[in-house]
Amino acid sequence: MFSLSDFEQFAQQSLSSDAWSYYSSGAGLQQTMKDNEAAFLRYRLRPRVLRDVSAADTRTSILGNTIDFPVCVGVTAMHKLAHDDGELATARGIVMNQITATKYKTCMVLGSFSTTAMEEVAEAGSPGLQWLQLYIFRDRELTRSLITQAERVGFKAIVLTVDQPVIGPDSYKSASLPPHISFPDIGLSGPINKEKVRNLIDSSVTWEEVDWVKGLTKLPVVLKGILTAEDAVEAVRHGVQGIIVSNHGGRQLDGVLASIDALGEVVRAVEGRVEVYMDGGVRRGTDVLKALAMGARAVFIGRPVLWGLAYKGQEGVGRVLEILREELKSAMVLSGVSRVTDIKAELLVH
Ligand SMILES: Cc1cc2nc3c(=O)[nH]c(=O)nc-3n(C[C@H](O)[C@H](O)[C@H](O)COP(=O)(O)O)c2cc1C
Ligand SMILES: CCCCCCC(=O)C(=O)O
Repeated sequence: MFSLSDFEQFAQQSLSSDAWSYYSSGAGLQQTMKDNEAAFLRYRLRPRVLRDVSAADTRTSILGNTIDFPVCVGVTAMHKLAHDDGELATARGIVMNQITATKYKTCMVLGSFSTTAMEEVAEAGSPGLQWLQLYIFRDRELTRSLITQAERVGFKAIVLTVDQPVIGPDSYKSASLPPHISFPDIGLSGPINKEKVRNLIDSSVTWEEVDWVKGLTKLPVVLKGILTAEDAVEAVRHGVQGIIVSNHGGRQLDGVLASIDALGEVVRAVEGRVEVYMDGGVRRGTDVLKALAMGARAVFIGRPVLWGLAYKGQEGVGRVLEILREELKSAMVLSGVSRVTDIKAELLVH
């Protein structure tokens, strides 16, 4: 397994057709899903030379916590569709030392639709960094209790998904989920009717709920699913600490900009007041370098983690992450950059 596409091919061949179709699907014509990857190829690098890169270092920090490289595990639902150990394997995979002898750690966002209890995942992921992804459920007590639990188990931020007033029509195709799938943190056990899951989410949510979540917790709040300067400015006005520029992996509104193409306007709009991250289509170290040059503090990966899980659980996730770390380091060295903070816009041309 040398590149992320090796993992993708393996997952396609080994997963059940229901699981593969759920993981790989995108909305509508899948224009945005495909463009997330294709758009990276439209940016080219402007490397500098003779800059002593002998001590290149991929370390950085997000919301004040150090991570060994700026590639994090984004939220995806239902890891037990890919591997029996589900989110436990993912959590263990964010602390890895497989290709090299050195131990590296990064951050993972656990989903509200996790198929493993938050408490167990928190324990398995140590000493990695963990954030909780939250929906505003119709049941506000449930929403509140997830935040309280995240604080109690030591998660370091709340990621509020804001691009999903309804779950996209092209999500899980079958009417019910496989019997081994349950969502312990939200009190749903199998076999689960898919409609029941859809009905949990409140589609009347506005910026008022962002204020409500902010009022419930001292943890930093990150909004996931912002694509415009207007919403980025609004997010800053509502006091959030971070923004993930994301189109949900092309699974919600088809035809929106690729995430890398939307990143620039969001970075310019927030003027450094909050951290900006991105997800969508990150498959190579050079993609990470390009996103950082455009102003992202770190990137998140969705599907590649599921492919890693399908390949070999914890070890597969670790290898996916380590390949990206190695590729990023190599791309930095060859671009004449030694530190993540030295990756600047001058490195890129469209
Ligand atoms: C199978 C799958 C499940 C997902 N589940 C969630 C979820 O529960 N909540 C959420 O905010 N985003 C979810 N996402 C979106 C991802 O967090 C992320 O935005 C996207 O996958 C990034 O694109 P990539 O897969 O090209 O890396 C999901 C994506 C996939 C592919
Ligand atoms: C049947 C549970 C689906 C939860 C939605 C997860 C999601 O955001 C996705 O894109 O899929």
